[in-house]
Amino acid sequence: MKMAKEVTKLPKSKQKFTSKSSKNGENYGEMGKQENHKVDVRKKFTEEKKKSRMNPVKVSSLESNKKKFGNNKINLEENSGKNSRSLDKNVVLDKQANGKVGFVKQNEKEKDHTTAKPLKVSSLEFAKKKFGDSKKKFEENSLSSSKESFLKSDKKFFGDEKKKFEEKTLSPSRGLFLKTERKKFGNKKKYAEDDSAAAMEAKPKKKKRVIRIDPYDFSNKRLDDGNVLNEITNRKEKKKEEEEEPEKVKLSMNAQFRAINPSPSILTFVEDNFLGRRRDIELRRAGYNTELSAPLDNIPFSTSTERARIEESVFRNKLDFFAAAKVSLSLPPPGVPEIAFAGRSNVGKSSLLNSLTRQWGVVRTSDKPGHTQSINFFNLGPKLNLVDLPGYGFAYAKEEVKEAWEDLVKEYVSTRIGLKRVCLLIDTKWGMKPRDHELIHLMERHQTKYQVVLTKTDTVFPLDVARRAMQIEETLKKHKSIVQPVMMVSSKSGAGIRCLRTALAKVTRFVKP
Ligand SMILES: Nc1nc2c(ncn2[C@@H]2O[C@H](COP(=O)(O)OP(=O)(O)OP(=O)(O)O)[C@@H](O)[C@H]2O)c(=O)[nH]1
Ligand SMILES: [Mg+2]
Repeated sequence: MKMAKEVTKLPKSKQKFTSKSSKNGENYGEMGKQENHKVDVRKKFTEEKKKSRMNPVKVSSLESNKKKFGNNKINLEENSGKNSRSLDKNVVLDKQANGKVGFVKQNEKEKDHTTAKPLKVSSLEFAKKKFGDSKKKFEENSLSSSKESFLKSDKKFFGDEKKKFEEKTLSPSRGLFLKTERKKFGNKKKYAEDDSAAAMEAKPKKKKRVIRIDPYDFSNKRLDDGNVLNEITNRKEKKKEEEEEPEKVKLSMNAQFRAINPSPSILTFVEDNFLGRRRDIELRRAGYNTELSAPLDNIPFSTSTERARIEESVFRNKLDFFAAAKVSLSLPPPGVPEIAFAGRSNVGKSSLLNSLTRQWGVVRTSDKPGHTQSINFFNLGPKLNLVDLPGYGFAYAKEEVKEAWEDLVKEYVSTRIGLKRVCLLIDTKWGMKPRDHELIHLMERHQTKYQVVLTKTDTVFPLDVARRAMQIEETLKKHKSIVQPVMMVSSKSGAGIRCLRTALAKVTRFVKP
């Protein structure tokens, strides 16, 4: 209809011309009559020719259409064939009419307008036929050529590798994000294929605003409300105290120990007996043979035959095991004076017995707490018995067994006739523990004489040995059954052993053989 309207608007000469051409050679007989207007017509034709030069875009669009429909080649050919045939027909007709090719092009232009639509429609129809009702394929086929070609080229370029394809199609920032994500999670994580989904992921999440209410902030509370303020201040103080208290205890424990000033007598004792951690060169200079397997026993140049020369005759005797008791009924009858060695498990009770007598292997020792599980009686000559007690506190033993031997120890130290002294052994490094205090109270109650002996002095610095001795002396100075001074020994190095012997030998002083 539009075309028809346009035609009506054209000048008369053109109207005639178009009407002739549109009729396709209906007016063949009138050709000779029109020769007079030939020149004018030619001019017009040349003008028209200029105007009606074929649009190259149209041609290329046809070509692209061919590419686009690929498999629709036949149809396209058919269509194009029809067109070409119709064009040819026109050419012939127009040649016959005017003998000029330019005229044909004008016609072609008109035909383009007329044939473009049916061509498209027919190609779509063909596609529909080809793919039946499968919507997908049809849609794929009918995609805009630009997008399809772009995607195809991309796929070709990257092969089927999804990753690369994604990276290419996504924004560079998203690509970076993906790279970093992949680095993080390895290649396990799969990413959404959708660009939209990817874009959603890439969007930085909005941080939620969290308003924290300070329970102690009373800026928006009524100041004249005294209860509120009091409550708040009380709570504040309580919290502060709670926070400070454990630190105070910790600090004070440590600080208290560091603040201890040992008495000059203790300090000289530590130095004279080479107590505490010492360097080998220091011991060698003092005349100790550090290469000996047995403890040096604080005697310069001591050898294995030194036992015969022990200063206290009672400790020169042979050490003999004679009884072991797990229950009070199996305790041997009291006879000669007894010295018992009590203390926590693994504190070095059994080792001290060996060290005092210089007889290694008679009393069994172990680095496993809870090795001694019965009261073991050793005879040291006719005048003295040494008693090795099981330890208390942590031990590798069943709770029931442990409880049994702890009860036995308590019974022994509180009721045993002939028990002259209990050597309460304390590890120099750790000091006194609640269980030690428990036993002390028990012995105090039953007026059992006891002497504190610091063991393993070689594990701490000499000054700390002195501090520990001073600390214990201070805490137990009001106790009545305690025998002063606090002794310090090392079964490993033999430091302080001789002094302990001297102190213990006093027990046998008034004993008649
Ligand atoms: N460094 C050092 N280690 C020691 C000393 N005395 C003993 N030991 C070690 O401490 C561990 C325990 O020694 P024991 O004599 O068996 O201790 P215990 O008190 O009899 O232990 P229980 O029988 O389990 O109650 C062993 O490995 C000893 O070698 C010492 O003076 N210095
Ligand atoms: Mg033991």
